[in-house]
Amino acid sequence: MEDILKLDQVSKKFGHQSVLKDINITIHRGDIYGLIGRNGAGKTTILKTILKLIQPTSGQITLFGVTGGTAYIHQLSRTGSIIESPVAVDQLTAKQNLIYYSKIHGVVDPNAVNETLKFVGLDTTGKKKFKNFSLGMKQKMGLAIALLNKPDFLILDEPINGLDPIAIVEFRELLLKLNQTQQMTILISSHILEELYQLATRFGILNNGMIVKEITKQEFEAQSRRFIKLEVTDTNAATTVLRQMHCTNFKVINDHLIKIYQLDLSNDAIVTNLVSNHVQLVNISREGLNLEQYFKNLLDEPGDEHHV
Ligand SMILES: Nc1ncnc2c1ncn2[C@@H]1O[C@H](COP(=O)(O)OP(=O)(O)OP(=O)(O)O)[C@@H](O)[C@H]1O
Repeated sequence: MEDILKLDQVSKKFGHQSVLKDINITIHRGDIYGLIGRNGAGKTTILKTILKLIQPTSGQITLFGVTGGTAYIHQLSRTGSIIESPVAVDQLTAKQNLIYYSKIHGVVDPNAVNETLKFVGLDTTGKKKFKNFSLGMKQKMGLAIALLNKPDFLILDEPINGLDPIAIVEFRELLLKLNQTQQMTILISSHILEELYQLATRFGILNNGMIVKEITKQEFEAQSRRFIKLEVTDTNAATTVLRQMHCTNFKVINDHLIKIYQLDLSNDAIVTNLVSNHVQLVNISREGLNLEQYFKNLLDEPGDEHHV
């Protein structure tokens, strides 16, 4: 699988503050890579180093197989980006903005402006100027400008921040369409994890300038998302029964709660065995750990994701 982007031991200091610490990230063609992190974790700084808006203090960044120099700058023309907030000219309409930016970016395709306007759904905004756009429209404008040169790789910094639920869905559908129909690779940062979960295929979790975990959506679903929540009055007796059932993949959380990660065990089988061994059952349920909880567990309770 072709690597679109590779960060190798990238660090960045602002004065004495270490903002990025030995960041390693690999993004493959076709990935929608979700960069997750709290405010100040370093997400924007990573995106800016990729775009050469700031220089890393150390480490290596490889874009489309090219590391450093003017060749790297050349490869940047294959990217489109929105960093921090979308930038366009206040006094211009959507179409005028696209005409303006297509000249700046040297876009030669005469259909690019109208096609892009239509794609993002700004083809009916007429004479309305950018300064009077809603936040959702502004984000679409930013996306349209980023898409003008038909990039292979889209880099988006918190693009859904502040959008209402309908605008979020619209924006997500646009990105999925780009990924699915044009195989566009996307790097997107966000702290709206449930939204990112519906979009991204891989996640990098950033905390205090360090990538603490990289996980694919499939791995996340398989490893972390689901468990059987078993509430009993006597966990010692219950674990004895579980072992008799050849189940060892569980964790005793407290005196009354066991998390079972062996998901092929049926609730019926567990209940039947507990009852026949006179273990009092309070409740049994299948729980889904969402990305938000996974993220919090990873940062606050490092032991919680491990299975016994
Ligand atoms: N130019 C700069 N000079 C000094 N410090 C900076 C500079 N840019 C960023 N920082 C600091 O680096 C840290 C990471 O900032 P960054 O904007 O990358 O975080 P973030 O994860 O994108 O946060 P947010 O979600 O709030 O946008 C913060 O402590 C910030 O104050």
